Formats: sequence, structure tokens, C-alpha cells
Amino acid sequence: MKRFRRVIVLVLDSVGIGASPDAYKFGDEGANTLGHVSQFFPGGLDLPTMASLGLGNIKTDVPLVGVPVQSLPLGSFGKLREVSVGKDSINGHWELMGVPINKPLDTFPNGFPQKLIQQIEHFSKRKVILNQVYSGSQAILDFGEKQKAEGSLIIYTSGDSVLQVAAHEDSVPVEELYRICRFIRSAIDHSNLTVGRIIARPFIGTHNKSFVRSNHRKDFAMVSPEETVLDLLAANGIQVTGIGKVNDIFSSRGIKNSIHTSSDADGMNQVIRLVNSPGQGFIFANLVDFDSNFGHRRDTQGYGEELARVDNKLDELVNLMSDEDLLIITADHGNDPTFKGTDHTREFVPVIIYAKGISGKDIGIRETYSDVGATVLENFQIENDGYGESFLGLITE
Ligand SMILES: O=P(O)(O)O[C@H]1O[C@H](CO)[C@@H](O)[C@H]1O
Ligand SMILES: [Mn+2]
Ligand SMILES: [Mn+2]
Repeated sequence: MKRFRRVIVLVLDSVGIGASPDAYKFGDEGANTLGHVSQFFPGGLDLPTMASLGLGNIKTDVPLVGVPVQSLPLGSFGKLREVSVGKDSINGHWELMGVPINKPLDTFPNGFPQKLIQQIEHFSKRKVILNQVYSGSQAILDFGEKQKAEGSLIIYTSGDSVLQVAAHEDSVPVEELYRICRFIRSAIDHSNLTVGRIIARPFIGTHNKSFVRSNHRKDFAMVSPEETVLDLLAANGIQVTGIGKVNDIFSSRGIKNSIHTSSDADGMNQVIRLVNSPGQGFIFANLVDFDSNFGHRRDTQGYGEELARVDNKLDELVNLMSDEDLLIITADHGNDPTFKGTDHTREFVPVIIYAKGISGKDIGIRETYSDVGATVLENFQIENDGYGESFLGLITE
């Protein structure tokens, strides 16, 4: 079996490929992020690189308009089913790295308990406003002026296990906002609540119509109770580089180099820069704009345009890869911009695997996202007693 010196896993955050069999449990029957985005454009999606790698060959209930089936795809292709009980980034990324979440994390459809709010107010010496389920971009439009004038904290949540804190950078300096989020993380970890992430959401702009979130977002995640694939790689001397929010999602564990990004284009450029220089190990990159700028905003056009931009960068990446590099493109959950509400959608995620000079295979429907982590471990010859089944043999045979 061929092994590679460098493996790159690229997570297109929220790019799902059709409701999974358990979508009914989430009220997400009929969701299909890629399928519905492709139907939105009269000629469908224009994704020549992903198409050449076999994206259109993945079987799905909504055909990908504009993404033709290849008779000889350059990459291997399939789709992954999520076994974790939740459908957010933590569940998705942890499961990709071998640790599915079996116990539901807490969600707060009626806001956070008063006791926690009081603790936050006491620590920060600032008032908390909102404390509801809300869309983040809408929250700063509706409450940003008030927050900025008072120096208060906008706290809100979603259908996920997240506590988000929004504040204008001029009224609550970013470092102070991070300090407050760290306090909330610790207060929650010392309580009987389980919250996946505390997210700092600083924003900028002169007045409410111009308020936008800055790129100083920071996620403070719960720490995985078990060793992830990243921990195993680190323990075996394999260098792990996290790009985008990966470092936050794994609380830096197992990650040697972390690269902050300001956009998906920046994220792709960072991957391209690394692949263009000699190196080995594991590169794990997340492109979050699909999710946060377009999926949650229910901006179908923007979603499709972002796919095309990333596809263009992928062409550059694929052409730079040597025969010592293995690229796996996948996602962490769905976020169908044509679907009701503004939450993630429970979907299969696509998986496309490219290695120079190796012809594509159909790897079918995989039972868990953890097959990705298992493949990475097998590539680096690390024993896997955990979750998932490697597809390395299948794609390199
Ligand atoms: O509305 P915004 O702030 O983008 O919130 C989104 O961000 C959270 C983290 O991805 C999700 O749970 C979702 O609610
Ligand atoms: Mn995500
Ligand atoms: Mn999201």
C-alpha cells in the first residue's frame, strides 16, 4: 500500500451533500446543501476542479447541477455519515479525528441560566444583554448601538451548543473579550452544564448599518475527553499544522503549528504556501466562510460563488502537489442555505481524495466521519485502536 509523506485534510465547513438517514431527528429531512445551491443557478455550479476529482460521481438524492459525472475521475469519491449525536463543528471535526460525541451537549433554546449570567456580569463588570437564540449578524444590527454605548455584552446562542459573546472592538477590547470568554469557559466547565463552545464575536464599524464582524473571532471549545487522532500523531512525532479554527476546536491539543486565517481565500493560500514548500506531516485546514458568511445567512448565491472561488484555488493546489502528498476534501456538517431557519443541517458530507498519478475509485457510503482519521493514522503507520476504518488501501490499490 502506498503511503504519503504529507496528508492534507481540507474541511469545507458546512458543505453537506444530502440529508442523512437520521435527519428526521433534527427536523432536517430534505436538506441538501450542495444539491440545492447547485439548483439555484440557472446553469448549475461551475466547479471544474472538484468535478474533475469526482464530486459529481457521488450519489445523492439531489443531482449536482453543472457538476458532470466523470468516466475517469482523477480522485476517489464517496460520502460520510455522521454518528455523533450533534451537527455542529465540534461534533464534525472531533468525529473526523476519531472521537464521535455520543452524549448530547446542552443547548439553550430559552437562553442561559440567570446564575451564569450573573457570574459573567460580576466577573466582567459589564451588563449582559439579549441572552436569546439569535442570528449573530442580526444581533449586532439590532443591539450593536446599545452594546457599544453601554459597553455591555451581547450574549446569544443558536440550535448548537454554543454561547456567543458579541461586543464592539472599541467598547470591549478584543483581549478583554477573550479574557471574559475564558472565564465563561472555566465557569461552565466547573458547573453541571456542557457547552461545546464559547465564541468571541468582536465587531467593528461606525454605526449599526455598517457593523460587521471582524476576523478576531475566537472559539473556546470544550476539551475532548479522549485522545483524538491529532494527539496520536503528535505522540508519534508527526507534525500537525492547524489552519483556521482547527486550533480552537481542538484546544491546541496535538497541534504544533497553528495558522489564523482571515478568509477562505487566505486559508487556501496558506495551504498552497505549505504544499509549495518541502515538508511532511499532517495539515488540517478549515474553511469557515461557507458556514458563517453564507450558510447561516441563508445566502444561496454567496454560497455558490464561494464554492467557485475555492474550486479555483483548489486547481492551484492540486497542480502543486507532488506524488508524496495526499489530499482529502470533506466537510463537518451541512448548512443548506435554502432550508428553513438559520441552523446547520444534518447531512452526509462529501469526501474526495486526490493523489497524483493514482486513478479515482468509488469508496461508497462510509459509516462514520472517523474513516478520515483512521486513514490518516494508517498512512503514518500508527496503530488505531479507536473508531473508524481506513480507506487508504482502497484508494491506493
Ligand atoms: O449567527 P452566527 O453568530 O453566525 O452563529 C453561528 O455560529 C455558531 C458557530 O458556528 C453556530 O452555532 C451558528 O449559530
Ligand atoms: Mn462547522
Ligand atoms: Mn456554523
